[in-house]
Amino acid sequence: MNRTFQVDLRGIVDLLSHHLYSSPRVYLRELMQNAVDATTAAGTDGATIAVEVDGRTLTISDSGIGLTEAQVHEFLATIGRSAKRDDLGFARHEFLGQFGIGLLSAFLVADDVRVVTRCGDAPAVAWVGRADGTYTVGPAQRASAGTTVTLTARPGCEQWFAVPTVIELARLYGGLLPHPVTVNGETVSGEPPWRADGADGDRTPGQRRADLVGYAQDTFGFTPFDVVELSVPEAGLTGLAFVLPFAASPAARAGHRVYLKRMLLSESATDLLPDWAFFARCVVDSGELRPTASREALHADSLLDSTREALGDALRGWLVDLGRTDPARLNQFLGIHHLGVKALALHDDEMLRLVDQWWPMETNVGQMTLADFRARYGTVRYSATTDDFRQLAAVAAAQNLPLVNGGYTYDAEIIERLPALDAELTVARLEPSDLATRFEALEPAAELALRPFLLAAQRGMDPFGCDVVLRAFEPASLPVLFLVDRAAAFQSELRATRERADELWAGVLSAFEKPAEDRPQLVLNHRSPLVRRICRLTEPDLVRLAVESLYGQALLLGYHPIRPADAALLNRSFLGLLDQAVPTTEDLP
Ligand SMILES: Nc1ncnc2c1ncn2[C@@H]1O[C@H](COP(=O)(O)OP(=O)(O)OP(=O)(O)O)[C@@H](O)[C@H]1O
Repeated sequence: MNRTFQVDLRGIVDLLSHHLYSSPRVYLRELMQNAVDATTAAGTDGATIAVEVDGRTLTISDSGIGLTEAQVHEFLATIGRSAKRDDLGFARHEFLGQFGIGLLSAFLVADDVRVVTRCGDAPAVAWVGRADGTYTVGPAQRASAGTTVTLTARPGCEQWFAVPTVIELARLYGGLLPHPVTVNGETVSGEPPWRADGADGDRTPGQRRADLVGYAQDTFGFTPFDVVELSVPEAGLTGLAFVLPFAASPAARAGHRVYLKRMLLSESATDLLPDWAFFARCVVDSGELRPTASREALHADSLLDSTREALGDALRGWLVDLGRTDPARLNQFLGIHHLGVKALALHDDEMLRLVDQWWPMETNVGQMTLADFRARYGTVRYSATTDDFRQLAAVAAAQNLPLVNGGYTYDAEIIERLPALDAELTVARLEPSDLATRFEALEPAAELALRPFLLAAQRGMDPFGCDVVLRAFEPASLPVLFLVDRAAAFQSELRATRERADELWAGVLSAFEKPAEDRPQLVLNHRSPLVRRICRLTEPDLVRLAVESLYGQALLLGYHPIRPADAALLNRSFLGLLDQAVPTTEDLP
């Protein structure tokens, strides 16, 4: 025997209010939506949808298609049944509604819903549905076709019937509806500010622009850096992207204002633009994108994917155009949003070109774009970190090695990706230890003569795990360099940790420590007059003091981490030097 499902309306309303809709306020949207659809169905464009509200009772009247008594039973009293689907059950294109549940949202704020409706010349019908799941139908009086829905606030829900609240909500949801909507006689609907047709007839481009900027100020609270007009025909989408005038975190996704068929869907839709386009906030209206059942978010489907891509293309095009037509302004834009653009350049050639041509990088020959750098020096030689750059900049410059600081966020990766623009183009990472290959060794005889000094110096440096070498390099004004390559840097960190760790961990850590070959190097510059004088010292204590001082100086100069032992050394050598410099009491006059 076939039986029919029973529906517990209270259970369903509870489901809607706690799990589907984010707030009871959506009841007004659903009522407006039904009135709009009925008006559309009747073809009575221009007929006003009138909301009357007094703080406790709300009525909404339309001159739309209305319902016959049979339809009242079929559509109003059947949950999940909608007149807005075609014979195959697909949502009909011209309507906002499709799910057949919207009217139930009235029960979020009222115990019963009263509908008086008339379809054409058929007799008017009064329907009263109650939250307990029962309804009554009876005859009614109504002068012309259309529908009036009346709700009375359930005790505790009066806030949703307050006149200012209803005006605000009607404006929020229905502000761009194609049919005129009034609340207590006040019109709340109007044309989207970006519509080019009709309304634009007597607007000059300047006025139009001022209107769009004004819209951003009113709705988003900022004066946009620029306004980009959006159009994606396949999604029936038009709208605007406002470029943020302030830096936004790539992680914090901006919310966009999305209208579907000119009814507000969301003030904070997050999946409209590609992630990289975090520098823009949009307001759009689409005739084709679909809502989720709550009507508070966009349904994720392939149309949304292709729309997102098309909107991304529009913003990318805007950027590229700006570079072509107004470089100064593009520089301003990059000043605000370089992080996002650089993040994008990591996987987008167009953006990579933009950064290459327009973003000034720090180099040891002054600020310049990568494109300029390449034009002047060919190979893009770069350091991977800012610390490396600080160590290398002066030495590299003295050796005619122009060098880019790749240490800022994304810069090294961007430089490494440059060959994607042009296979001929070469980039090379410079490590501090690479410099060693450019240092000249001393004549064997000279080296031999300095051996006793070097041995003494090495003994002094052994406790610090570093090798002392003597080389000749430019600039002569730089007496010493502390060179750590990547592996050696790791080792020295390990050592520093081990010094602080307790015995058990020290044992574990020392298993990682490799002997000698990767030790950092203290490179003394034999071209430095000071170093030459130091090399002539014979008194072991003085040699030690001089070498320790040079070591401390090199650590500070290269922004190397200072371990406790290093700090003690700095202190000791500073005092030692003072002690040497200041005459002893016997010598004082
Ligand atoms: N003002 C109205 N004028 C004429 N018919 C109406 C009106 N309001 C509701 N209806 C009828 O009641 C049906 C159910 O309305 P309901 O709001 O529950 O669902 P829907 O609008 O079809 O879809 P959705 O759940 O997406 O809003 C509608 O399909 C429509 O036939």
